[in-house]
Amino acid sequence: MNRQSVLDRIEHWITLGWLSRLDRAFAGFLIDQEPTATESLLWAGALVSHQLGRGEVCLDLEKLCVNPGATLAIPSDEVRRAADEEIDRELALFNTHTLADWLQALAQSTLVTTAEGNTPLVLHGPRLYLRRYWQYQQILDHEIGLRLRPVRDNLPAALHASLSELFGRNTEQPDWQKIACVLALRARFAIITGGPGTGKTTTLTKLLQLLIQLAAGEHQRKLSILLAAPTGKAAARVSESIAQALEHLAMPDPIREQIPKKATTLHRLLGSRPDSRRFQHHRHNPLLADIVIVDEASMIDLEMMASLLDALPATAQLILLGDKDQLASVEAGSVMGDLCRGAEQAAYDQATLRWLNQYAATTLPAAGSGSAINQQTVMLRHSHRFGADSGIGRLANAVNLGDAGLVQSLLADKTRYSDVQHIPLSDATDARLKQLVTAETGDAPGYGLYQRVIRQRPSKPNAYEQWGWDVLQAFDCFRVLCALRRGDWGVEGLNQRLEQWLFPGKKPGLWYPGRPVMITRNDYNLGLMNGDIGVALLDAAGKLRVVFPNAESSGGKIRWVSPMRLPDVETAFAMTVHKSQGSEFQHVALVLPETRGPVLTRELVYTGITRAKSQFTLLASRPDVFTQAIQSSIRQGASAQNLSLFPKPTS
Ligand SMILES: Nc1ncnc2c1ncn2[C@@H]1O[C@H](COP(=O)(O)OP(=O)(O)OP(=O)(O)O)[C@@H](O)[C@H]1O
Repeated sequence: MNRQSVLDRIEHWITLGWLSRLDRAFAGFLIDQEPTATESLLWAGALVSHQLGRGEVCLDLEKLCVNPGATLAIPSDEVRRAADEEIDRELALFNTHTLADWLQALAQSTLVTTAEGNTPLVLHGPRLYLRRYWQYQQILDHEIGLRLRPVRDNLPAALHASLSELFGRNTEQPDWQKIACVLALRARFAIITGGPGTGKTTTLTKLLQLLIQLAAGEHQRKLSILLAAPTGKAAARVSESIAQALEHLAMPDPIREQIPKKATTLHRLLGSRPDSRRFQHHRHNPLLADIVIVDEASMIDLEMMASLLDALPATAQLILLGDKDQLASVEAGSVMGDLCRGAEQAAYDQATLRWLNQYAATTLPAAGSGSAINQQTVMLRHSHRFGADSGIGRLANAVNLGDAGLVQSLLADKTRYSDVQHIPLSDATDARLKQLVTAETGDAPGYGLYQRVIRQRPSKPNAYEQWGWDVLQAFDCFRVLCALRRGDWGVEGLNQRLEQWLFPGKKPGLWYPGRPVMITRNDYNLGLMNGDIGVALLDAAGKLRVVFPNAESSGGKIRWVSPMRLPDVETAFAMTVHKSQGSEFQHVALVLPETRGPVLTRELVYTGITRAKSQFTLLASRPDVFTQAIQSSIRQGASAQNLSLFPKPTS
């Protein structure tokens, strides 16, 4: 096959929806740079670009040789499906290439190196990176590696006493919350991962109390502590959780004062600049911080994590909180999932076990020595939110285990687990769907409650602030979550149907009072971020405005924005599971499509279920599609980091 026929084949794959124009452009760029580029180089370049487009930071050539379809997610769920024979025929072109062939071909190119340099591509073992992403990995490796070294050999006696006081009433054994604090006191990097309600925020507030106490003893000074989350919505929720956790904790005022009460977004923390990927804070202008905490860390992509680490002063401690089992960011890199690989095993080495024995009064069984990161990672395991009789908690666990049989029996046991249900819809117009989304009252509210609050438009101007807030709260009681964007069961199709049921006669995309919208592009001038949700309402003067929660520390609870200033929005009755991360709703309805595909994974279903606070409804017409989803995990196919400190993939 010559260069032109590779480009022709790439064009054909574009018509099939398998590759994008950007992938073709990157192959073209490689020819411009190296007119003698081999066919292998062109394919490798186009495929690295394709992988980035679907959130993978590199092309794993080893996996490509074993299973090209699964490695490249070709065909994806959202494209015109080619006949099986055509898929096999097209992908067969990789059958003739062994890993050695790929590596040899790439080694011959002047556009590929294995380390520092200025080539567009970097080959690291069997993984091919765009240089920028390889550099991000280097930053992670270096900056996290630095922080993993213990900074203390012992803890002062006073801290011993505080630990006993803070955790004395915990009955859980082992006390993972205490273990998390004790490990985080040892080095400048810590990860606390756990499912919903496992006490991440509670543990964090206790940890901060200990760190503040420690600094007061060691340096007689106050700490600068910054708290952030990847999105505005997540930041608002974190602030709320911290406030709640602080209410339940007794501590001296000087310590309480140092604990940050308000989280900001990572973009704001780093100082984003319009139309630039670069932030105001970086290694030459680092953040003024002793401790930086990021909650909902599963949503951080590789580029953002590298930017954050680049902006951290060498002496600053980084604490990541989040649920490793949730979906990764939509952007490239499942950083949290990769960092937490092996967290379940608690594979602590002898030094870590001794430290825990001494300060957490815990003797854990030896579970083999994990990676350096494993030593500073703790997984909280007991949900304090979902009791033993909670269907949501049990369902989430069963999905995480990939146990399809248990999942089915939990969903079928309506007497024991009334907070979870499965409605097998017959088709896209099934009356039960309309009934569900329009429900106003009961345990499983739909959008009926939200419509009622909208109708209660106040007569007095000074009541609008509260009304706007109440509408936003009512809207957040329920959400329809989808796996896909397109099709009858995707966000686009469902939004249209739901809109017609809830606000009949409204044209898609046009403004009307009651239209909920999601911001689809960061607007730094307005301070609205991708994923923020608002609702269009008539203000006191009868003008249509969009009401958003106010993320600023000053001003009221809400803000009113003219729809004219919001070009990048979409209707938000239904949203993707990806976009729902960092949010929780009283009732969640998760809609799965009728066809199987690589997007449908255990992580997706788990994330959807754990967005629900009190009621979860599965809307899936094909049980086999649901079963396939919970039996396939992203982690199995993840392009795991291969740098020195990352845990090695188990698969
Ligand atoms: N050790 C504990 N004993 C009893 N209750 C606890 C304990 N830890 C946390 N809780 C309670 O469990 C609830 C959830 O705790 P918390 O908000 O800290 O969890 P989280 O993991 O941060 O939750 P989220 O999933 O919202 O991020 C809170 O009401 C908290 O007071």
